[in-house]
Amino acid sequence: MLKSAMFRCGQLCSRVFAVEFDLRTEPLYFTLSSTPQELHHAHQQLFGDGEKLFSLHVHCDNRTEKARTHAEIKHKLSDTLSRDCDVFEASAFIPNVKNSVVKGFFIRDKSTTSLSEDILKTLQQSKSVCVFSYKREGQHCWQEQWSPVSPVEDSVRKYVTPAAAAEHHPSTLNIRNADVYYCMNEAYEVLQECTDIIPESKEVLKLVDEQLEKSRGEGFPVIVIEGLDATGKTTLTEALRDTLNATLLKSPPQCLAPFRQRFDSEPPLIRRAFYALGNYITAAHIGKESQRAPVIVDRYWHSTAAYAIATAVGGRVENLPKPDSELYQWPEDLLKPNLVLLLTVSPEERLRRLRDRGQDKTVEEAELEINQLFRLKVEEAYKRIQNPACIIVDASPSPQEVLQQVQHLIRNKCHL
Ligand SMILES: Nc1ncnc2c1ncn2[C@@H]1O[C@H](COP(=O)(O)OP(=O)(O)OP(=O)(O)O)[C@@H](O)[C@H]1O
Ligand SMILES: Nc1ccn([C@@H]2O[C@H](COP(=O)(O)O)[C@@H](O)[C@H]2O)c(=O)n1
Repeated sequence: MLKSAMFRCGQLCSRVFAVEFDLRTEPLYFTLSSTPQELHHAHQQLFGDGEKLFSLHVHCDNRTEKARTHAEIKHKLSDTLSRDCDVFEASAFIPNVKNSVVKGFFIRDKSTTSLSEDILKTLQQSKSVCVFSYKREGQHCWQEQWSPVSPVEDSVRKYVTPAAAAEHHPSTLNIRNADVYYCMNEAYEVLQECTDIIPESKEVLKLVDEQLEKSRGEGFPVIVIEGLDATGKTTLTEALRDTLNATLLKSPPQCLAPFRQRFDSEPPLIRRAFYALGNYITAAHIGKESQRAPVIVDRYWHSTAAYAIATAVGGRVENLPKPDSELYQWPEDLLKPNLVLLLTVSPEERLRRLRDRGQDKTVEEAELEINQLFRLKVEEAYKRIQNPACIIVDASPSPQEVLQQVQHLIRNKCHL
C-alpha cells in the first residue's frame, strides 16, 4: 500500500509515460503537470474525444509476482476486451534511469457499454494494480486515480503534457537481470524465488548444482554456431562434428528438455533465467568435453541475449540498446568460446527452408515469420554482442559450400 501511494503521489510527476501506440513508430510520450497544456496532434489521437481512457500499472516488491501479474493482466485484457477497446503496452519511467520502468497498459474503450470498467474493477482490487482514468476537455486532457464507485478522496488531477522522446527507449532500461542475466547467481536467485509457484524450478536448480562448471584448462577449440531458426545450424553442426571428429553440444542442454515447455510459458524474467542457467550447464559440459576433442555448440549465450533483447524492446530496430551498451557484453563468469559464427540467409530463403521442413513452429518462430521487425532486431542484437563478437557467415549456398566456408574460417581462426 505504501509503495502504491508513493507511486501515485510522489513519483508520478517526475515520470514520463510511454504508450506503444503504433509499433512502427516512436511511442507517444507524455508527462503530468499541474497546469494544462495543449495536446499535440498525435496525442489528440491517443486521447480520443468521447472515449473512456484508462491506464493501469503493476508495481509490487516481489519481482516474480510482479512479472506474473503483468503477464496475467495482459492475457486477461486481450481475452476479455473485444474489438471495441484498444489495448496498448504502456510504461511509466524516469528518463534514462535504469530499472525505473513500471510496466502497464493503456486502454481506449470505444464501446457504448463501458466494457473495460468491469475488468478494471476486478483488477483494481489487487493491491499491486493502480488504475488511472483520463478525461479530455477540448485541447486538454487530465489524469486522475480511478475508482469504480466514488471519486478517490486524495486523488489530484494532473494534466497530460506531451513530452520529448527519451534518449534510451524505456524498454531498454530494465533489461539487465530481468531479460538478460550477466552472472549465474542472478538467474539462480530468480528460480529460487519461484520454487513455491513452479516446483520444476527445484529440479532445474538441482541439475545446475550437480553440473557446475569445472575450471577449464587449455583444451581443444570451442566453436559456437548461431543463427535464427532454419538458417542451417543443425545441418552444419552435425557436418562439423563428423568432419572434425568433434563433440556436439547444445544450449539448452538435453537434461533441461523436460522443463522447457513449462518455462516457455512463464514471463520473460523467469523464462530467460531458465535459458541463462542452461548456458551454465552447457558450459560445464564444454569444459569437460574440450579436454578430449574440439567442441561444436549449437546456440549459446548470443541466442539467449539476442532473443531476450529483441523481445523486450518494443517497436523498431532503432529502439535497441545503443551498439556500445554494456547490455551486449558477455557475462564474466560464463565460459567463452574460441569462435562464434552467425549463419545468415535472406528472409525469403529462411521461409522457404521453414516451409520445406514442414515442422510445427514454436510461437516465437511463427512470430518471426509474421514479424519482420522482430527478426531484424534479433539479427541486429546478435551482431552487436561483444567479447566475443560473432563472425557472419552467408549460409545461403549449398550445405557443402557452407561447410567448406566454415572449415576455412575454423582453420584460420582456431588452427584446426
Ligand atoms: N545450406 C543449405 N541450403 C539449403 N537448405 C538447407 C541448408 N542448410 C539447411 N538446409 C535445410 O533447411 C532446413 C533447416 O535447416 P536446419 O534444421 O539445419 O536449421 P536450424 O538452424 O538448425 O533450425 P532450428 O534452429 O529451427 O532447429 C532443413 O530442412 C535443412 O535440410
Ligand atoms: N541458448 C539458447 C537457446 C535458445 N533460446 C531460446 O529458445 C528459442 C530458440 O530455440 P530453438 O530450439 O527453436 O532453436 C529462442 O526463442 C530463444 O529465446 C535461448 O534463449 N538461449
